[in-house]
Amino acid sequence: MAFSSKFKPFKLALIQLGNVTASKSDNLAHARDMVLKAAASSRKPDLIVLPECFNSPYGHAHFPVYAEKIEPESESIKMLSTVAKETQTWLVGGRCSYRTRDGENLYNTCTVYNPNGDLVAKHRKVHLFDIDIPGKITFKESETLTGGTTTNFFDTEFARVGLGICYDIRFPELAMISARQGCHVLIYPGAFNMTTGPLHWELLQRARAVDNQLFVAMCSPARDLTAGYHAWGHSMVVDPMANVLVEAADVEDIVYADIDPALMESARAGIPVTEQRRFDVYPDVSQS
Ligand SMILES: NC(=O)CCC(=O)C(=O)O
Repeated sequence: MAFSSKFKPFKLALIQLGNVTASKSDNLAHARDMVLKAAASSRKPDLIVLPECFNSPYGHAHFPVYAEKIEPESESIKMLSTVAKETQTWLVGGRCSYRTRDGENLYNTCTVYNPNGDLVAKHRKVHLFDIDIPGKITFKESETLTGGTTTNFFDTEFARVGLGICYDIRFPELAMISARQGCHVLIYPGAFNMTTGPLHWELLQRARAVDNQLFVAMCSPARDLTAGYHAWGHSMVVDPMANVLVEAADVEDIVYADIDPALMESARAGIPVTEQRRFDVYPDVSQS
């Protein structure tokens, strides 16, 4: 397996976006302002992340209404590409998209832009959020969405970054495959809810981080109790020893973290599970 040797210190910003309304263009304008604010801060982030479906309220009824094709002239793509170029930063933005060629399936997709504003990667949520906890929460993304079929990462000048979207974090195989592909950081735009958020949001990030000895970040919308879906918030970055480096509260905020490769090196040197796996006893899922 060829691992990317480039892993340099960099700064990550997560935008816990609030003030999401029914107007997509207002949401895009606000998201743009927040990206400009993050980029102008004294922390000078190299990579900025927006939450899952940041351009619309979250809910399966909304997905078809706000969806766009992934094409340069689409409203959200244009905004994300332009602001990445303007701020000279890497940008990850989660949204809903239509498949353009073979059919009209709808996907929950996040797109990635380099500092020239080029679309360099996309990830379609592989595991759809279909849960039913009686009396608490029932949600069925599969009513309107189709699951993606690929794992995805992108290379920057400072790290290899693996992608997942929200519910994808519950599936250790996806994170494990990204880790074996040489990712240093896993990023999940997300929107956990008020039932599973307090129980699992931090636990899952720390679990994926310690399993794979890499950095994990999840970026949520801010909580809005007037919206149909109440997001947990608590955007977070976790290091390879499962320490929480930074955590937002539930309101709109931008949180920043310094990603230090030395933390990954010392975790892997001190607890060398990456070299102690017993593929003579169990299969390597990243090879299947
Ligand atoms: N947007 C999502 O995928 C939500 C996932 C979630 O809340 C969970 O508990 O998992």
